Amino acid sequence: MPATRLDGKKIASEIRSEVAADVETFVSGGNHPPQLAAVLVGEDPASQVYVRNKERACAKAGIASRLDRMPAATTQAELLAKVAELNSDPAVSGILVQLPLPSKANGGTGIDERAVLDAIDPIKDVDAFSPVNVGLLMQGRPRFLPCTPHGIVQLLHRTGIETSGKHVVVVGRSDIVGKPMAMMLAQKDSTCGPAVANATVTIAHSRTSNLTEICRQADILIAAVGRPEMITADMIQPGAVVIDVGINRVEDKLVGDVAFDEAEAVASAITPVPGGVGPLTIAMLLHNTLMAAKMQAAGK
Ligand SMILES: Nc1nc2c(c(=O)[nH]1)N[C@@H](CN(C=O)c1ccc(C(=O)N[C@@H](CCC(=O)O)C(=O)O)cc1)CN2
Repeated sequence: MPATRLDGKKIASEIRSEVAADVETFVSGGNHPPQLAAVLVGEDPASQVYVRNKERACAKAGIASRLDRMPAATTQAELLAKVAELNSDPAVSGILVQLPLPSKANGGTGIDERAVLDAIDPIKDVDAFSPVNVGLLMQGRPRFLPCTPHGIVQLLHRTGIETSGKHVVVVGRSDIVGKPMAMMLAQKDSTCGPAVANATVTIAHSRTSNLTEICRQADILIAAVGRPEMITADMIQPGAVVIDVGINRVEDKLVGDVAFDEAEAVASAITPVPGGVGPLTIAMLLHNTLMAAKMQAAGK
């Protein structure tokens, strides 16, 4: 029997409606609407789409947004000055700098991404990429949860997929997805979301020597390695749940990190690309922006 397709788009829409209702309650309690500030450096086509989608999602949820576009030739000092301006603007609840920043090959000036993310005020860090928020997550007392891994937690929870005692293999060790994902699933009880925790987690990556063997041990396999269709059917334990975080453009087509057609025949449940994890990233960003506004209103 082919795997159940896990509909991230539908779950994202549910979460966005929930956030919209919470925003309405927040505003009717006498607060200003939350505001998300996005900074886009350069003209990467995919980043432009993502930022536009974030603005639209904000509008639908009753969240204000502003977009600061900066040319690819922006220097690190100029970008840091922009972040400082947004940090000190009381109207701004949440700040994100769209990644990736332009490389030198794309007209960029070689900005140190880390220095920029470090500069965002942790209380406005709705991507949860700052060292303070990463540290709080590591210690099991998170403030903001990073959007993509949090979206996966919500997807697992809302589709009734249990993680406690399960072996989860995360393929990929990025700061944005792989590392926080592993940490969230390994946490005790529901520290990082509703009843999704207590997993035994293995982090694998492109240089893991026995990758197929390790992936085949997974009850839940999370592919976040950024290589088109790298996870093939032989790497999946029959009946495993497969979560595909990859978004790769191949000849004008969007494909994940999982070879979907063959994986679907082996897995019990699987996320498609598009329509799987991607839409949840933006839903959780809205959640974090409202959370930031609430914390700031409460003077935290
Ligand atoms: N500052 C950030 N930069 C980046 C993040 C991030 O969370 N914060 N994540 C990605 C890009 N991203 C959001 O920024 C993102 C990627 C994909 C999707 C999405 O909904 N994908 C759709 C397909 C859309 C398409 O046609 O391209 C899907 O998978 O169904 C949303 C957000 C890197 N940068």
